[in-house]
Amino acid sequence: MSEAAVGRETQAIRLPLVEIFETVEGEGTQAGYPTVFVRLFGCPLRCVWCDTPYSYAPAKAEFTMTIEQIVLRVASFKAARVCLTGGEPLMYHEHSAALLRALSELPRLVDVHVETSGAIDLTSFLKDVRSSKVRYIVDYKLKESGETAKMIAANFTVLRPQDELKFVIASDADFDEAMAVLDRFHPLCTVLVSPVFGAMEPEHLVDRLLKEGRPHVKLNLQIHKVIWDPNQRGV
Ligand SMILES: Nc1nc2[nH]cc(C(=O)O)c2c(=O)[nH]1
Ligand code: SF4
Ligand SMILES: [Mg+2]
Repeated sequence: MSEAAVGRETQAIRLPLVEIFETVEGEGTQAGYPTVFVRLFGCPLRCVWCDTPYSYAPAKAEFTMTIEQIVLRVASFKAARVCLTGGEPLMYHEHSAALLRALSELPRLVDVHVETSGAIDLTSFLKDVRSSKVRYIVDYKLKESGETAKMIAANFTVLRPQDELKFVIASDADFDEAMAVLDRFHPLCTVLVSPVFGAMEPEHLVDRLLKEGRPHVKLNLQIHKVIWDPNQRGV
């Protein structure tokens, strides 16, 4: 296929979206930095404690955009960081990869990170999206989520130092399982433990973490839920 044909193909793709907004990143190693959020519609999982059920059926996509339109919208904000989230933003496979490549080509951006569920094979993305700006923040869905069976084990062996592995913890049993997962995969990336909002007291999670003696596991609190109403969208 010629370059022009590839360009036309990319222009023809329309991705379903929920929202695009600028705020401060509420989670992970980049928490606090101004960040543009691109929330794609759709998710193949149904986590019990999901905080964004408006991002998949029976809700509907709010609008669709071409990759070019998404990039132009992102470029209209001032942030130097982008978070591609959902839903599951990698469920559109080669189209998701094309969006990541296009975003990473925006000169002002220094970081393009993806919030993904652990249920989409990352190996093809690592191969097809070459920019060093692109990083993956991968959830390992623990038992209380109800979605552990969908975890792709290979994802947890390919994470690089710039990536992040996040365990969202709803119970003591979830915490124990997370520690066992670490002992199984020994990931090279930053490891985060995050309490399920309203289900696990942050203080209890810190207590478990300190007793466990895991000096390189980091507590992750969702600061956007502290700053704004936890149910508010677009923040
Ligand atoms: N401020 C803010 N930070 C976030 N980090 C991850 C988010 C998400 O919904 O995936 C999110 C979000 O929705 N808002
Ligand atoms: S993967 Fe994320 S968006 Fe999908 S159901 Fe689970 S928490 Fe919700
Ligand atoms: Mg999310």
